[in-house]
Amino acid sequence: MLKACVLGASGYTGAELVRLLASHAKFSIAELCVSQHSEDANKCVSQVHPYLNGQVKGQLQALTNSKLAHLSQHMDAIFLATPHEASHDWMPILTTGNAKVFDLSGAFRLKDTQVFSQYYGFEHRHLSQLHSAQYGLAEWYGEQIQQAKIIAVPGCYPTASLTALKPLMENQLLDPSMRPVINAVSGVSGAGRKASLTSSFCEVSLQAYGVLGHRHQPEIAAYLGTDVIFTPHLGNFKRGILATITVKVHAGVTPQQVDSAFQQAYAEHPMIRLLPHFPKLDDVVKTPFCDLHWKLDAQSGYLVIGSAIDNLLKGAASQAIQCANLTFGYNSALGLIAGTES
Ligand SMILES: NC(=O)C1=CN([C@@H]2O[C@H](COP(=O)(O)OP(=O)(O)OC[C@H]3O[C@@H](n4cnc5c(N)ncnc54)[C@H](OP(=O)(O)O)[C@@H]3O)[C@@H](O)[C@H]2O)C=CC1
Ligand SMILES: CC(=O)N[C@@H](CCC(=O)OP(=O)(O)O)C(=O)O
Repeated sequence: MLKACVLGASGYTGAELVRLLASHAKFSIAELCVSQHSEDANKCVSQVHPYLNGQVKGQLQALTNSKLAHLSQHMDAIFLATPHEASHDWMPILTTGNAKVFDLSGAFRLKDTQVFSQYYGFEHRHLSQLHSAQYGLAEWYGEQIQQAKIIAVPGCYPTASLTALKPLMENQLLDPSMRPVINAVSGVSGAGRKASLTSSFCEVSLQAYGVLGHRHQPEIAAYLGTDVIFTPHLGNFKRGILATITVKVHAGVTPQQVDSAFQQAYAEHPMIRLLPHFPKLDDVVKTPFCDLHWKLDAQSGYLVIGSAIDNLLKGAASQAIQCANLTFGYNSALGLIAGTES
């Protein structure tokens, strides 16, 4: 069995990683960690997340620098479900040994360091790790993920958006005169577990935020290869992202061309489901799938695509497991879709 640890195991994505690793045929959980002064240190993870009762027994350990060095030498896989700054600060020490590191934060997703000062609020200081990190959009960068030591697992909105848009871009169907327009609604778990006024029960309604300035805009643009207009919304539900995306395709593009772009892109990728109707959140929540559907107005060339994921799974933890499976030479769906063989 491969030895895995989760840092940030008390958070929403961390707990999902713990659940997935606990039932995975090839990984055993060796350590679960929280920050040095965490109020959850020394608690069982199932005390913090009771849905894990009867599934996982591990205790949350407080992190120290010596623990980080120990993990880098003794783990096969390190999962970081921590804030961007913590992932950024720890990456050099975590990569001194042979462990593969799967970072769910945004700290290693983009090559352009200016993005970090502009959108993340910190200067990136670990350029060699940033340079070598591989973006972990599992269906699109499988070969590169297999070779990488640091995998930057994509953000939740970028996963929903890029999965919908890349088949069109790769087939040169998009008309460059119009930027893709992405409107996406996320559940509140997207903001993490820590209490804040904006994500508290009585405050959350349905509202756009981060308009023309969200950090996922440069991430989507970087991996799509064109600028986009991205407008996230916070919805009053717990989990899931529904993105509705409008693009213009080249004059003369037919519905059959669009269908075949999606079918070819995802024929070998069971985590992406091409539906006969527009997706709905209930069908993807608590699953590792991304559901897609689209409709083209062939006369005007406007195409609308619907994309739905669970932000904590395909948008974070289950995509990290897909990447880990690829890195260690297993089927990407192992431990995620029942009946998958290694
Ligand atoms: N929620 C989502 O939908 C998605 C989140 N992500 C990214 O994944 C990462 C985790 O997100 P999420 O699970 O929502 O976050 P949470 O806030 O739910 O959890 C964060 C975890 O990190 C720990 N932590 C906080 N501060 C530090 C620190 N300074 N050093 C070490 N550990 C720390 C927390 O525990 P404690 O403070 O007790 O130590 C907790 O275990 C973030 O980078 C987020 O941007 C990516 C995709 C989707
Ligand atoms: C609803 C909500 O607040 N969502 C988060 C995105 C969560 C995510 O994907 O995170 P990272 O890119 O930070 O890893 C946000 O908009 O900041």
